[in-house]
Amino acid sequence: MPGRLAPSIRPRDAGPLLRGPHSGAAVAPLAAALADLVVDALLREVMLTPKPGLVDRRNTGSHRDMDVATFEASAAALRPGFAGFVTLGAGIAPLPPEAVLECARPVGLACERAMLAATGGVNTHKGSIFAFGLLLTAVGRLWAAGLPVDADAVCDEVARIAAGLVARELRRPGEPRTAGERLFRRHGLTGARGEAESGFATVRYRALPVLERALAEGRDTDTALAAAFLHLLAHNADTNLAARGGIGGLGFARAAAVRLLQAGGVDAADYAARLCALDDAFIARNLSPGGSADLLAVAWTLHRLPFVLRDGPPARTW
Ligand SMILES: CC(C)(COP(=O)(O)OP(=O)(O)OC[C@H]1O[C@@H](n2cnc3c(N)ncnc32)[C@H](O[C@H]2O[C@H](COP(=O)(O)OP(=O)(O)OP(=O)(O)O)[C@@H](O)[C@H]2O)[C@@H]1O)[C@@H](O)C(=O)NCCC(=O)NCCS
Ligand SMILES: Nc1ncnc2[nH]cnc12
Repeated sequence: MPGRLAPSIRPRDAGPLLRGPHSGAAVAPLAAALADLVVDALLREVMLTPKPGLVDRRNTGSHRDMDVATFEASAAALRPGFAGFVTLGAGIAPLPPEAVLECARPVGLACERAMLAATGGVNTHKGSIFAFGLLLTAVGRLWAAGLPVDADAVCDEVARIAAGLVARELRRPGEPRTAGERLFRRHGLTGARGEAESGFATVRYRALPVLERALAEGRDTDTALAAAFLHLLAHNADTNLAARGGIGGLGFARAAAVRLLQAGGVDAADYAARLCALDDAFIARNLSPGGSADLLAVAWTLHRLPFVLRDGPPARTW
């Protein structure tokens, strides 16, 4: 696995955002800055073009009910909820990790309602709400406890919060109610819950190192994000691909990504053309790697986290 290059900022060398409640700091500026960061990550993800089967600036991928504008409206509507997760996390820092999900779920469900209201009922960011709900609540807890806040610490805290989720929600008896539950029964895919329970292992050990290495090599942001996305496509067991194309659809997508990586990935001379051809192939099969899109935004957020804590929120581009 590629090595980690993520910068690590400890409370002692961080900017004002990381001075925790012990120094009398309020959580609101931190919550606002992190909500801006996540909205920025969601917008970077949707704008990244081309992305096979997904909504981007080239087309709406395998989707007929949403476009870039739908994602922009959805991301903006989620901003208050994202800040709410950080505030919640800070407020419940003394609780044991196993008590956190129950407290975060109402905020997550309110986010889902805000998303559906903003998009006219379209599911743009359900997976993102879940992933960022955990991530932001984890950051709030670490901050309030005066602990280091970096990618590793946040992923570890997410793993503690999500411990046992697959067993509790996917292994229980009764009729499966969601695509995720059905796919677990049929194929053992653990989807968004499994990724959370692993502490975002696919992001932490696959996408983030690739993203940070590409940036360290001087690649522009979109090329680095594209490189990370290809690794996610190759390694993530995305239940969205399986829900739409069956286990064969998931296998098709992963094998295609592996072939592209073997051909040099973003370094291949005809990389953009290959990716556009893959976009067309995904659309022909109605495939959409929505889970990997979510994880790309998680990777960008984890990468930028130390910088935001040190320097303040990203410049608003929306
Ligand atoms: C835990 C929940 C997320 C439960 O959801 P479900 O049982 O459905 O579980 P999953 O199948 O695992 O996936 C849910 C969404 O997560 C994304 N995802 C898929 N695979 C992965 C993965 N390996 N790692 C991480 N994330 C993954 C994915 O979301 C994206 O795709 C969605 C768009 O797809 P589309 O095909 O258009 O969707 P549909 O409308 O369903 O289908 P069509 O009709 O169009 O064909 C979009 O949402 C992306 O974000 C999966 O869809 C969760 O719902 C839950 O518990 N919620 C409660 C509230 C809450 O969030 N609480 C959290 C507090 S921290
Ligand atoms: N760009 C995108 N297109 C389709 N589904 C998505 N889910 C998250 N991001 C997406």
